Amino acid sequence: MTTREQSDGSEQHTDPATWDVVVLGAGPTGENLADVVVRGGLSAVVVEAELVGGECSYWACMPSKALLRGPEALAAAQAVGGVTGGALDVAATLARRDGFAAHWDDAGQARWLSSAGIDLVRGHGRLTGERTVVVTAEDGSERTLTARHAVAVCTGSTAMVPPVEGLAEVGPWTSREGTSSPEVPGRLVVIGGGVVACELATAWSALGSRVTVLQRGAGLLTGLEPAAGAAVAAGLRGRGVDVRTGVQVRSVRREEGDVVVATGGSDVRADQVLVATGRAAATTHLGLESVGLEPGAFLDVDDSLRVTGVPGSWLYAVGDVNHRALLTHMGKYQARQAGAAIVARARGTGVDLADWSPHVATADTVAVPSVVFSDPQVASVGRTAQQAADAGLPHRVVEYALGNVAGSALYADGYTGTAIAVVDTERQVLLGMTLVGPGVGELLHAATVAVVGEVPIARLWHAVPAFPTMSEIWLRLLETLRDSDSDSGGAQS
Ligand SMILES: Cc1cc2nc3c(=O)[nH]c(=O)nc-3n(C[C@H](O)[C@H](O)[C@H](O)COP(=O)(O)OP(=O)(O)OC[C@H]3O[C@@H](n4cnc5c(N)ncnc54)[C@H](O)[C@@H]3O)c2cc1C
Ligand SMILES: NC(=O)c1ccc[n+]([C@@H]2O[C@H](COP(=O)([O-])OP(=O)(O)OC[C@H]3O[C@@H](n4cnc5c(N)ncnc54)[C@H](O)[C@@H]3O)[C@@H](O)[C@H]2O)c1
Repeated sequence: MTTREQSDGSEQHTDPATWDVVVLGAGPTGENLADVVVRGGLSAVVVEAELVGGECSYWACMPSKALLRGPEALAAAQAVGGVTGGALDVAATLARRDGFAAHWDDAGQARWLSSAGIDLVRGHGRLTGERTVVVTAEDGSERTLTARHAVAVCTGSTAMVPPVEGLAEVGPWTSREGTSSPEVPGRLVVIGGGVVACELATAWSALGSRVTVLQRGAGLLTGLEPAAGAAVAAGLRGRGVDVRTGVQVRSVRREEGDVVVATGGSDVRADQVLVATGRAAATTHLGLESVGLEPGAFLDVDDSLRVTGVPGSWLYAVGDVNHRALLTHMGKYQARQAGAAIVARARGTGVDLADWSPHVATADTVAVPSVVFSDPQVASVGRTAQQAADAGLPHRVVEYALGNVAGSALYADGYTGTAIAVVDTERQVLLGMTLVGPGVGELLHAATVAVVGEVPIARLWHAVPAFPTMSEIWLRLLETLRDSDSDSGGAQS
């Protein structure tokens, strides 16, 4: 194929535009999927409407974690007796955040695509029929790309702004402004109580905002173990955040420069309002109607990430856009699995749809790891007690105070935290684990391995945690499980 490199990293093809695989969206999912199929011997082009790297690099994971890390490191140091002093430089923290967002310049990521042998076409892509995509460039010109084998929709998600009276009119922050703002608002009101709300309330309060959180649900971080949301709410309140739950936001208006949020109770006045109420599928202008799908909806897929409802094996939806697990690492995992399935189908070597095969994303349903970088952190994988009960699994819940482990006491004076393990009492394997406390994110992967590997509890006794690390929590949980088993004569809950 004849190509000519452009100054923005994209390539201009001078012959008919056909690739083995056309990928819509160059977020972490699209980039990884393209990489896997190219490594598998296929050709791939990625279409990107904004920045190569997607939401994660510029307006989500990276900038938010950069905002959170400074305050977290300072708090960790100050929690150790004998350490004195330390202060947060807000301007330097914002500048470090800008660096982690590559100053919203995707030249580096575009170069990586090129070095990986992946072609890039800049513009907005939409399906116009089977294996056909039309891309509209910024200058309005259009070109048609066709796929020999597969089109992968990796267009991600966007912030969902609920239809609250006046909300859209006040120009609210979404996660984009909430991660990229060059200024710290004096007063910030956050609508929502999920991961985005908790992390950004933590970040902006640490940077100096007076923050109010208005959550509709009964607690924060619903969907995780209730102890997690309770600990994060207590942590936020401890740093002066006004956390209100069970709140119905009725309307929003501007008054004398302030944003005024009317709830069932008292009005909340602030300089800025951040909407963190969940995500919408980025499928609105994607031409889905041309292949019989509903625009605007998340795309249903099978375990090899093939879109159900479209005949044949040519259309895949991977990452946030399929709503299976809206996390960067899970999008990249799905990309590896779907990429392998695409290569296998293209080569005619057959696709194995059995659980845990190289072609399916089984972990999506039973072992999704996630870390909420709030204060305290919440790290979880697999099923909560409620999810195990809903699935009708015989299980036992084992809980242990993380602060009672020698490694935690050394980590921070007065360390407070919790570990909750959900154990399948029939199969004697770990179904899920939740850890709440400072620094627990780095403890998570052992739990992920235990859940995915279905490591028998009897074998876990041989996985000896080093002393004195926080990982000794594993030993304490096993002891607690053993003792509760002998107390109850082995009864199951
Ligand atoms: C504030 C915040 C913090 C987060 N923090 C974390 C975290 O710490 N860890 C974590 O694992 N996850 C985190 N997430 C979630 C994470 O950002 C997403 O799961 C991840 O970005 C999804 O990747 P994706 O490739 O599927 O989609 P995206 O990253 O959304 O990328 C999709 C790409 O497709 C492009 N696109 C869309 N439509 C078209 C079209 N028609 N034509 C061409 N291009 C198109 C977009 O411009 C975009 O570049 C966070 C999310 C938010 C909002
Ligand atoms: N560290 C991480 O891994 C990380 C960080 C941020 C986001 N994410 C991902 O991004 C996704 C989106 O996060 P999110 O926090 O936007 O969504 P979410 O679905 O996690 O939470 C939305 C929250 O908003 C509340 N809400 C909804 N409508 C409301 C209203 N009108 N008034 C008040 N509250 C309302 C809901 O009760 C819910 O608690 C998550 O699924 C998460 O996986 C991950």
